[in-house]
Amino acid sequence: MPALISPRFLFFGGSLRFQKLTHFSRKTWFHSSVDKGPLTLASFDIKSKIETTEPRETTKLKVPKGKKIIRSNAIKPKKVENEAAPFAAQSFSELGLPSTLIERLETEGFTTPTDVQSSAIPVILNGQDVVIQSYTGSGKTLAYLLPILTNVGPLKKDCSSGGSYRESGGKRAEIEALIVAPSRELGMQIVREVEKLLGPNDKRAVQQLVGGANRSRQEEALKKNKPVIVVGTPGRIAEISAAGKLHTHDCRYLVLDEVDELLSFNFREHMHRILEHVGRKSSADPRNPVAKRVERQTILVSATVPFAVTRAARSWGNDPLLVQAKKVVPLESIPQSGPVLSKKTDTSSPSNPQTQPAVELPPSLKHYHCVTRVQHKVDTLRRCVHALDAKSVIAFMNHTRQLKDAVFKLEARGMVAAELHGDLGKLARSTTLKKFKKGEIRILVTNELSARGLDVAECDLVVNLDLPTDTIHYAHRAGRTGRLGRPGTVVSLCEEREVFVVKKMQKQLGVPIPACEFVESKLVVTEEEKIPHQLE
Ligand SMILES: Nc1ncnc2c1ncn2[C@@H]1O[C@H](COP(=O)(O)OP(=O)(O)OP(=O)(O)O)[C@@H](O)[C@H]1O
Repeated sequence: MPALISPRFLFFGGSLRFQKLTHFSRKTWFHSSVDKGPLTLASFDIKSKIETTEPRETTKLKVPKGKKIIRSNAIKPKKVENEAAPFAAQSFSELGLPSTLIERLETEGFTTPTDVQSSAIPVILNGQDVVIQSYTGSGKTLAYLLPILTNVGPLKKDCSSGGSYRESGGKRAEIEALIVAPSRELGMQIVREVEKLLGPNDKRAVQQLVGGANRSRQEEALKKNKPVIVVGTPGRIAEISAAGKLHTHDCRYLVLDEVDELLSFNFREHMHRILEHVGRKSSADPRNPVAKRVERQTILVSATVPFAVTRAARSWGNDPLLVQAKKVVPLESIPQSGPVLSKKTDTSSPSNPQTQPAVELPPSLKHYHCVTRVQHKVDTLRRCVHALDAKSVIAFMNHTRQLKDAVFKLEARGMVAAELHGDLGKLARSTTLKKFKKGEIRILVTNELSARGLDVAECDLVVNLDLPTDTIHYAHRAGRTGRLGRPGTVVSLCEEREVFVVKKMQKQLGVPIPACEFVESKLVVTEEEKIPHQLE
């Protein structure tokens, strides 16, 4: 039976209680077609209408005995306003970014900041330590990259063209910003985002130090290219730093992306080294020469911020602020004992200090569960994909050894599927991911490795072939679809005896996860969707 608390939070002593969602749309009930192509405010067009569906008429479907159709997606679409687009009305130039960077953003099709970017950029530019929390796919990566690039590297303010952008004049490989991510895939994705902004001529200002790649080549590249920004995984960064080949004492920025994952037991030793060395200089105090001054700005980032993170932020940072999509509050105002809302807490009051959600889901997502026997799960997945006409699907399982078998069964049923997990070689992992992003693989069968940070805009369906261990894992898995306000569907397959776990999760997450079935290639909702405050 899946436990509802992850062991890593037990280790760090964090408490997991969860808040109700403030963004909750009951209007958009069904899966709808996903907008393809590059997403900009113009292409997204908040004011224009997008297609979602509402019940109007039910078509005749063969429904199993004793089941009642509440809704089915055999219903004609109706146009409604999109409430989910996470854009604030400001432009990037209003946020104090240099013109060089704004030009690069425009070239890459980024014209309008998202809400979390509007909140975070001025605060980080002001030198504050922050915890950035906003739901998956809301643009947290640029929220910290843009202020860093304003002060570091070739696009920085006052960097005259042709001159060196390195603080040390290029004599020594001094790193100015270190970004840590829990997986190789996420690390590489962040590197690509930085490279995109730097442009083809300045790509070498960023260097990846991820595990699984050739370490001596990474060390040579550090020596030769003298990057100012390094992005990597904890183990590889700590190894190269311990070997004396990565100098981070002058580092001005330390970013921990997916910080709650980085706090897990597995990363403990490496994270300890990183936190002890980055931006720490020997004390000038002759009475205490071993003491170190911390001269870095610490930026912690995740969609999920349990108490363990706020506690860590307080001890690592200097008066850190909690930055959310439309709100910035001192972390000190969050109660010590547990930051999340209780059921009876008033979420509407902005002065309420307990307004920090531990888990927030993208408002554009629809959630369902489907009861099925273990041996029928893969077939139910196939029927689910057909019923929703999903083009790009991520299916999560809890145990790596089962992935191959699921892929084999899907392929036997004529579906293009592939497995992705940490036991595969570096090349196999990146080839599979590339193919999935290009649309050459329809169903990616994977484990927790792909739950964090993976950004595939086209992913329109997430299926939990096994239930996640807790609501934090649910949120990160679910967040692989519905990126940046796009519609997305999450279907959890479970056995009858696990339904109580789904009920518990919907209560903790504050979103309805009604039962559904797949009948004659249609999704049929067989349970009334209850709004969060009606959930017992
Ligand atoms: N202002 C913007 N305009 C258009 N697209 C944007 C903007 N900001 C970010 N994006 C795009 O939105 C997608 C999601 O962004 P990002 O991966 O940073 O989300 P996230 O909040 O970090 O998600 P997760 O919590 O899953 O890691 C990316 O493809 C990114 O390039």
